[in-house]
Amino acid sequence: MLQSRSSTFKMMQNEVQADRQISSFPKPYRSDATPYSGIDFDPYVKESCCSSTSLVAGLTIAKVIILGDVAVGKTSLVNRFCHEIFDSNYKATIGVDFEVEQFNILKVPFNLQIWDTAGQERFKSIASSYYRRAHAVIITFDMTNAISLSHCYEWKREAMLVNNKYVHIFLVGTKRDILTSPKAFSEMESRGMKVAAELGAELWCVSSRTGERVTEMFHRVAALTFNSTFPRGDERMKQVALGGNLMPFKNPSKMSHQKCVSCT
Ligand SMILES: Nc1nc2c(ncn2[C@@H]2O[C@H](COP(=O)(O)OP(=O)(O)OP(=O)(O)O)[C@@H](O)[C@H]2O)c(=O)[nH]1
Repeated sequence: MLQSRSSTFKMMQNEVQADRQISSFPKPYRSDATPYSGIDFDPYVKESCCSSTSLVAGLTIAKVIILGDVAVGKTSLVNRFCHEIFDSNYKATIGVDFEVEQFNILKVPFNLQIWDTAGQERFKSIASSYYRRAHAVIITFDMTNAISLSHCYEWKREAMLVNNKYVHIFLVGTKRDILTSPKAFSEMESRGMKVAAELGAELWCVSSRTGERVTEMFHRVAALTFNSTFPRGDERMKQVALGGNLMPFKNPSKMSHQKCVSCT
């Protein structure tokens, strides 16, 4: 039997960490380094989520893929956000890993399925088979390694071979803690901004070692994908009629899947 939305939401909110509650639209890293100019959730989305009388039927899980050269810090980014840990030892990702992180956005449960792919060439064919049907693509580069930034065009090209133009693209510079000189940081940030503009991506500069800007970046990914995938009008009614994605969402609390090379 379908529970009332308010009691269902109370249950769900209890399960979601306090820092995964998003009640206002997260800001970009820099307003001049993003193609996503909206400053708030779509009015329809806000109204649907805040109405206490209507059922919310939305996409409850969005797929995010993280790409980039070997050892730029993809796994560290995921580990910092999902587990609040950082390991200075390098362990190569074999194929892909994934994590599922639960959010409440405008009090509606929403999940990010975050796919961490291998940067090593020998695992590329396995990893690339997981690129399809993404809602967001996070292309990473190491802020201390300009070559890794120049390779981001190729990472985007590969992601777009199997995704449509509506996917959100983020360009994320990692290891900002190593660039202790403000001049070196600002030079790399400017180069990142130029590449982000050419890729049609939103730029972030983060550190998994210190955690700087990591949570903010993933909140932005969650909010933008939630906002854009929320069904509107007829589409929403069609989902209700088909019984698809009706609340309550049945996903178990937190899941992870280590070093998987054989599932989709
Ligand atoms: N100082 C510093 N080191 C970092 C940061 N992020 C990652 N590293 C280090 O960079 C190395 C590579 O990090 P990983 O996260 O394993 O890189 P990856 O991109 O997942 O590597 P592959 O899976 O093989 O492609 C490790 O030694 C990390 O500790 C950071 O923000 N700051």
